[in-house]
Amino acid sequence: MPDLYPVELALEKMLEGVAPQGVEQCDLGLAAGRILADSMMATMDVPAFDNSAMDGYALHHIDAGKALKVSQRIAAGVQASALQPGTCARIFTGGQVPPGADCVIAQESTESKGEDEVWIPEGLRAGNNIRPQGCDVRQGEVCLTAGSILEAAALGQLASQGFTRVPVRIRPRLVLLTTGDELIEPGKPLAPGQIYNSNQPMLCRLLERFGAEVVGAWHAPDSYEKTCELLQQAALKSDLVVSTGGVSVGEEDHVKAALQSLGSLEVWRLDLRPGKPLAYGHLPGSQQRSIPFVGLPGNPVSGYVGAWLFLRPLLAKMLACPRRLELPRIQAEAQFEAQNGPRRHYMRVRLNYQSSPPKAEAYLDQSSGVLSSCVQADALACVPGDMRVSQGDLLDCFLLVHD
Ligand SMILES: Nc1nc2c(c(=O)[nH]1)N[C@H]1C(S)=C(S)[C@@H](COP(=O)(O)OP(=O)(O)OC[C@H]3O[C@@H](n4cnc5c(N)ncnc54)[C@H](O)[C@@H]3O)O[C@H]1N2
Ligand code: MOO
Repeated sequence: MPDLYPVELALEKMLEGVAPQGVEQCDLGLAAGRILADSMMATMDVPAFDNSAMDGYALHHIDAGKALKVSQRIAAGVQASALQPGTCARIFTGGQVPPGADCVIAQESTESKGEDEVWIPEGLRAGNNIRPQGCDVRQGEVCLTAGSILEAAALGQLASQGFTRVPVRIRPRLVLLTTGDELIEPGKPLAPGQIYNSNQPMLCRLLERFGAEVVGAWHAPDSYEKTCELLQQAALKSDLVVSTGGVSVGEEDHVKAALQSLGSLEVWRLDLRPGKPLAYGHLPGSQQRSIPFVGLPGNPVSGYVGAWLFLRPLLAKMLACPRRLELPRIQAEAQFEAQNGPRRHYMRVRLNYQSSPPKAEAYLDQSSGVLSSCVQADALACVPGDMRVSQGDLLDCFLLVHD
């Protein structure tokens, strides 16, 4: 193993050999946030018929420039009859354009001439205010590609085709293990030296947003035997095991040793701040499966940043979702000064888009125990090792987005 793993190499190692999850059918009403497993072919044109974009009158454009008899009324949802030549039809937005009409005029551009007659001005062209059949989606074309995230617009697209069930990737089952004798669940009193377990809710939420199904959130005391036992149990009931804490070099850090005795440690110690002691390897699962394991450092910011940099792409690969493999990146001007140490630093910044390029404002205290820096941040500014950052320097910033 290299002394310190470059971030890219560590990620490459984590992603190699990761197989996509299986596929299940899901009701459209329950599919929000899921990843589409197969490309969906349109079974019909949308819209399915030429329809009006306006409340007004449908006519043939050669009949414009005179008063026309209103020969039928077409609301959205009813079938239109053929238009009698030399007349027009009262029509509403979404109404089917009747055969024989080739344009629609908005009602405010016309003049009523009694109950059944309307004055139509000149100058209309065929196609005016008509939404042609198939202008959105054509039957037989791919309307949504495999790997799409089923968010609002995609769900609407599938519903517009009449689909009720869709093939999605089975969410990776994940067990999260927090470690450390000092940790107490919120709601219980703290004894001196104890702290509340903040990593658990933070990482459960983050990992669920990245597409995992958290099937267990367990806690291990600082005991080698107990850590081994829980890691083994976790691997037997999951597709991915994540822990926090206990990956550094202290006498109470048992995760790495447990991993080495049960399975394999493949990556440890990264050229990364925060998150240097992050560990990656495999645990033996059920039916001789090898279950990927990520040991995040215990410091809350190290866990948060490590999850964004490594668990988001790892879960993206399991879910076959290319969009989530990399975080979107933009350049922003540093609105701060800093002298970096030897490790690449992912600073928590808030981007201000009032100017171009945007400005990156860094939370003052960037230490790895200060979770406030993450609460404030919408991006991670990547600062190379040993760089002296001056005001106005351009930095690559990775956006912390959930799509
Ligand atoms: N001698 C050295 N000491 C440390 C080194 C080193 O290289 N040499 N590395 C430091 C770095 S960098 C990090 S990061 C931490 C990571 O250590 P661990 O992963 O072993 O984490 P712990 O020691 O268990 O905890 C660290 C810190 O985080 C708090 N913590 C842990 N879990 C939670 C939780 N679920 N919720 C809230 N807070 C949590 C814990 O109380 C500690 O304060 O090691 C450095 N040390
Ligand atoms: O690598 Mo640690 O996460 O700086 O505190």
